[in-house]
Amino acid sequence: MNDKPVEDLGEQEAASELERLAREIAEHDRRYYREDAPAVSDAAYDALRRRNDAIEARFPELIRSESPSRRVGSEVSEKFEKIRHAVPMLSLDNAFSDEDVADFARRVRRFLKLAEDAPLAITAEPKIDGLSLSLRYEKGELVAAATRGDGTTGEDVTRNARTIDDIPNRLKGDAPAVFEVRGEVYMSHAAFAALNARQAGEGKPVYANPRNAAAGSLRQLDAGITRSRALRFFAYAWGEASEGPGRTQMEVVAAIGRFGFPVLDLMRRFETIEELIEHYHRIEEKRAGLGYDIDGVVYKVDDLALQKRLGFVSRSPRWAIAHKFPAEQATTVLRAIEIQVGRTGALTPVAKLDPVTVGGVVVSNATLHNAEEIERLDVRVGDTVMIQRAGDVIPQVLGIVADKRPAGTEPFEFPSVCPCELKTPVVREVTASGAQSVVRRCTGEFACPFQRREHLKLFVSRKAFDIDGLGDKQIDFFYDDPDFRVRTPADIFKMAATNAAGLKKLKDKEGFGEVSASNLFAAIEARRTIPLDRLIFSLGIRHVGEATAKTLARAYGTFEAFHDAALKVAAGDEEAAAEMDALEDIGGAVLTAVAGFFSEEHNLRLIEDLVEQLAIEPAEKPAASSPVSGQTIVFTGSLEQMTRDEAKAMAEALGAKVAGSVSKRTDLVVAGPGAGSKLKKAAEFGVEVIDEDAWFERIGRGGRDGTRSGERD
Ligand SMILES: NC(=O)c1ccc[n+]([C@@H]2O[C@H](COP(=O)([O-])OP(=O)(O)OC[C@H]3O[C@@H](n4cnc5c(N)ncnc54)[C@H](O)[C@@H]3O)[C@@H](O)[C@H]2O)c1
Ligand SMILES: [Zn+2]
Repeated sequence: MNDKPVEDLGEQEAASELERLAREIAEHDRRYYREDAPAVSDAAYDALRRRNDAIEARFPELIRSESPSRRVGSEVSEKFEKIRHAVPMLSLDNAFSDEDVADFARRVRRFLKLAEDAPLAITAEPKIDGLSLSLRYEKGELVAAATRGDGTTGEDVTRNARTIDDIPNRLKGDAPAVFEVRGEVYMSHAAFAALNARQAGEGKPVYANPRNAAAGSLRQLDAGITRSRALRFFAYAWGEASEGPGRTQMEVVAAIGRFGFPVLDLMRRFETIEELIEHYHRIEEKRAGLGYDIDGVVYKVDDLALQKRLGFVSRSPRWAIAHKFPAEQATTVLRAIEIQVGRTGALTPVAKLDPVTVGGVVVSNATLHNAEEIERLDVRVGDTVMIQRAGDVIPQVLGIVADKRPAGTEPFEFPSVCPCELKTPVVREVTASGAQSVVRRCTGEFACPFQRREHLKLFVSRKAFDIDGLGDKQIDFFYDDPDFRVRTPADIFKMAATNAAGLKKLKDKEGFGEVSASNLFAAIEARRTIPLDRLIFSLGIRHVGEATAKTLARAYGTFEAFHDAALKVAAGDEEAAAEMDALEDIGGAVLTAVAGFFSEEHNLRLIEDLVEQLAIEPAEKPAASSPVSGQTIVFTGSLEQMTRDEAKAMAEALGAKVAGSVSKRTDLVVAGPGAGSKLKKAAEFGVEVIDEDAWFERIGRGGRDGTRSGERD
């Protein structure tokens, strides 16, 4: 951003800066609203907007028609069908101080030509940090759900909305014939933490904050994914209504509550600014304990007749304002810089701080990201630092207070070995473009105790060995308990094999009764037979996620063949490398990771130990001549003879591709009962649709567990 004061800008300069800001803000909006993956912090984004507003205030004649100050959100993504809003969905104007709130009330009074002391009822309620959603009910039935989009046109997320428990499919009581309920879809802190842990465990990207996670989870093409994300919803507004169920904001919201929606129980109505501000502080105090993010308090003129007279200014209603909570920043002293090691061996410097309260939460750790960041900020142990907490994400160090630096401090030296007992050297990866990555890693892999524990958690997770009753908590227990000391995947199976003795020990432990101990051991035993792709995935090789593991399994067929090829790749055998490189979706990053993994002696030992415990099911090589090979198939509706995962695995083993949505390129749709819009799409594109029975017939197989084989004969 140009930091020349706005007062010093010439008209020419102002015009070109406005143009640049419009472009830049539109790009951030696209990433934030459409991709759910912002590139900059909200504070940095807000600064761009404030700069834009300040320049426009000084040069009103330069305001562009596509100015950010006139736009809401971002254009909708082509991934979704569009829905035009009967009543636009707008943003909110912001207030940052008590004075701003008083100004708001004065503006309202002036506009309505009310005396300074005339009574004016205003409501105050929490501003939830999620994304808004409009739900259209006709004759009490939910018929459509749309995101805000650009305010005029939103994305059709009807199927996704139906998976959210807080959203009723039918309104209760006496609802108007047409009624649109509006509110916020959000994700609780607990659900957000669980989702990110799952994503990380599966090697998928994590979400920056609960708001992005909620948006990313709602805006999925596969509503099944939305269903698995534990989204919540609060109603606080409405759109088109054939009849108004009240004359004030309070009355309509109460009616929406009676229709069956969760509404904000911290919503109150007041007559004076003092009371509004008091309520704002009450909500602010509750903030840390709510279990979900709120970023301010929204004030609304209560009387709907007055709201109507007040109307809108470009992108927000004149009758409402959002009183934002102050940025959660504080200063404190940095006592130490500790290096933490993640599952993948990435070294992250963490600032150890004198405890300080930020936004109602006591903070004593903050991230410093990487060595470059420490150098850029020139943070040293002993410095007074400014920290910031945004939502539920780990607080970060923004900078130092230079004049508080004590004498004798020294620049921080980033360690060249892992803090683990192995003292393995730290390496920097080279990115695809040949640059050195800022991430430093311990090369100890499984041998590094920091990586070992996290790796065990990945190993037992759902997409890997999926051992019933063995989750993160139990891994921590077996890792730490002196009677077990589970260190490697093989140890898990060895523990279950020492059955009698191990069981006896386990039964006496807190939290394990006789039954659960034997169940757990039985569950471990049940996984001694494992499909090859799961085994490959469970090794935790960098860049080898579920899909890559499947590709490798299918390409090599047996564990021996895969192991052999991997060892050759590690030894620099060009032919083996070229063969692996040629596989679909496998490229340089996977190859480098496989080579790295299979050249570490301790990894090879670990694999050897593990394989001794297992019976590995070879992968079915795709049958080149299967009736569906090369086809793109979509499964929809509720399948009765196989789960979705099984259907997918079966089709893939036969050389088909499985897609989540129907398009021109779809060759076949297999539909179970309850299939909906995908059938319509299939008809539209002229795609063949068959049922489950026909599917089994086509691929020449009996149903699950062979139950249908009799019929086939
Ligand atoms: N980092 C980035 O790149 C980036 C990009 C775009 C936007 N943003 C951030 O997004 C925010 C701006 O987004 P915005 O334009 O959606 O506005 P907003 O989120 O500040 O306010 C408007 C929204 O508040 C929501 N809301 C929550 N509770 C409400 C209640 N009780 N009553 C009424 N509305 C309620 C509604 O969804 C409404 O659309 C800023 O915080 C900005 O920093 C960041
Ligand atoms: Zn290490």
